[in-house]
Amino acid sequence: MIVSPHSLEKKILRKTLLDQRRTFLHSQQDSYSPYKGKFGIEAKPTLSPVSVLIKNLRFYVLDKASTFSRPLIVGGVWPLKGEPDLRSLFYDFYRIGVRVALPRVVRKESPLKFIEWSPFSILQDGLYKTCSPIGVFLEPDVLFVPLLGFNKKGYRIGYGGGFYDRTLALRPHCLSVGYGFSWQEVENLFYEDHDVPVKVIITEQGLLQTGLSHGKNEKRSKG
Ligand SMILES: Nc1nc2c(c(=O)[nH]1)N(C=O)[C@@H](CNc1ccc(C(=O)N[C@@H](CCC(=O)O)C(=O)O)cc1)CN2
Ligand SMILES: Nc1ncnc2c1ncn2[C@@H]1O[C@H](COP(=O)(O)OP(=O)(O)OP(=O)(O)O)[C@@H](O)[C@H]1O
Repeated sequence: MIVSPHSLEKKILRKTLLDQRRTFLHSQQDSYSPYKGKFGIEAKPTLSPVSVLIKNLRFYVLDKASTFSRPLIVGGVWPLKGEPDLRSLFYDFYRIGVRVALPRVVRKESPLKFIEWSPFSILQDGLYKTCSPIGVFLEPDVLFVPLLGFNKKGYRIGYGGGFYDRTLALRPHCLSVGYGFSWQEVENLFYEDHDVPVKVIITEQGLLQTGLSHGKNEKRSKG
């Protein structure tokens, strides 16, 4: 087994980010927060960061879909470990004709495969507490990539399986969209030769073009 020189640092960073995300999500809920207006108590509607993130992802996908002459295929994920829950967005996509596929972990060292999902799909359990639909394989046009940590260049840290790195390396033309919360940005994120950056990052604060948006899923010089 080849042990990466960064593996311990990555392990510690992963744990820290996972703990922070759990704490963050518990503290968030859609709410109508009362505040004192000039003439008494009024209700000021506020959307949670998850809801804003979903709106941003939706806007981005619909914009892309409008440039396609066939239904767009989005590679999504069923939430794990306190990730933002995008399931309502997938129901929405299905309703408006955007096709959704979910990943299947075929083997530990393999890239992910994507299976078509609909609200009527039967889900089966997979490795690492994942679940995926029973159905046909699809090739996503847009691939949502869950972020645990990221930097502005689109490099990311996940759960350490290397699944998205392998998957993106095989699909240089796929539009990879990392998603998460803005506070998950890690300034001095270390990345290795196998890491493949995402082209675009979407958070509750909006869209960040990483510099790869019009090119392939390719590695860039470090630094
Ligand atoms: N929602 C979601 N689904 C996804 C991913 C993801 O990041 N998010 N994946 C993205 O790749 C794949 C699953 N990858 C995963 C890789 C590792 C672990 C995990 O729990 N690892 C253990 C260590 C297990 C071991 O040592 O063997 C851990 O973190 O404790 C979970 C998912 C496919 N589906
Ligand atoms: N293209 C690849 N080919 C072979 N092995 C790879 C490839 N990409 C990543 N790996 C292996 O996967 C392991 C985990 O990589 P890394 O720590 O970057 O995971 P991660 O990015 O956090 O996980 P994920 O991509 O699943 O979210 C590394 O040890 C690496 O050897």
